[in-house]
Amino acid sequence: APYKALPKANGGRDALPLMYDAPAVIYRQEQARPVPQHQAPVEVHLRESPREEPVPRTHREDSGENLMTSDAIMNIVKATDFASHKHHYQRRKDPEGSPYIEHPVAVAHILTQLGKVSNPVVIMAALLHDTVEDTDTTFEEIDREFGPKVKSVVAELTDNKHMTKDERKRWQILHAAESTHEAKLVKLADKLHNLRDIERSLPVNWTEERKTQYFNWARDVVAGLRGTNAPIEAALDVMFAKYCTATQKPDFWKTVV
Ligand SMILES: Nc1nc2c(ncn2[C@@H]2O[C@H](COP(=O)(O)OP(=O)(O)O)[C@@H](OP(=O)(O)OP(=O)(O)O)[C@H]2O)c(=O)[nH]1
Repeated sequence: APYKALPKANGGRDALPLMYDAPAVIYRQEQARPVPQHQAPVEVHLRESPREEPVPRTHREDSGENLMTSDAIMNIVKATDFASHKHHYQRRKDPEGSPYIEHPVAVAHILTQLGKVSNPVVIMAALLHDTVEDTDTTFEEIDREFGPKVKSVVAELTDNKHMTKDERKRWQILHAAESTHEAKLVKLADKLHNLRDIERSLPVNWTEERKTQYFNWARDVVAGLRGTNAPIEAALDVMFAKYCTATQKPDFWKTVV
């Protein structure tokens, strides 16, 4: 994560909270006093990290019509807490075995920072999107704790466990376009984070061929989600341009009847 990689500012005093919440402030502070040679990369990193800029109200996806209430903030924090408990024992497939919770949090972060999304239902659904699929969480629980709207978006994001893996992969391609706008947003951010994660660190036992197959599959799913969020789709296009193959040869999930 970029936060961990940054050298400490302010001689270490309150460096982490500031780096997370308000990197622009650190940048100004560092400009105001001599910058030691070893800290110079911080300047470059912050300038090149538009994802860390505060989101101006006018740039939000909902143009400020859906300003967050304190209830919404409490529910988003509750969803973060709920997901972190549910995914407590789950690890990512990367060689480091990173805590799984990093994924739903990163998906929510992509939506707010890159996608400029501020609809609390979408952010909560992003945080909760793998709880039913991967843990003992039930839809009734999501309904009770977070309401029917969040539950129905999470349901759209949950793979049908009665299908085989190939069927699920194929189903995602064929039915992406039927999703609601809310679910499409989370699906786009979910794919972007998984692709970035694979680029950063190949999951254990994955070959380069499997990686290419995953990128091709993601491209085919995203084809049905287009026209939903321009910045996230542009970031996905960068990944597809780097790793997808142009071949028309059917990939394995397309051969499933
Ligand atoms: N990139 C990446 N993915 C990881 C990691 N750990 C777990 N995953 C999950 O693994 C899935 C991709 O692996 P596959 O082998 O294609 O799918 P599978 O889990 O269903 O077998 C993704 O979920 P999915 O539901 O199959 O795909 P998606 O619909 O969420 O994109 C992703 O969320 C990791 O470290 N890196």
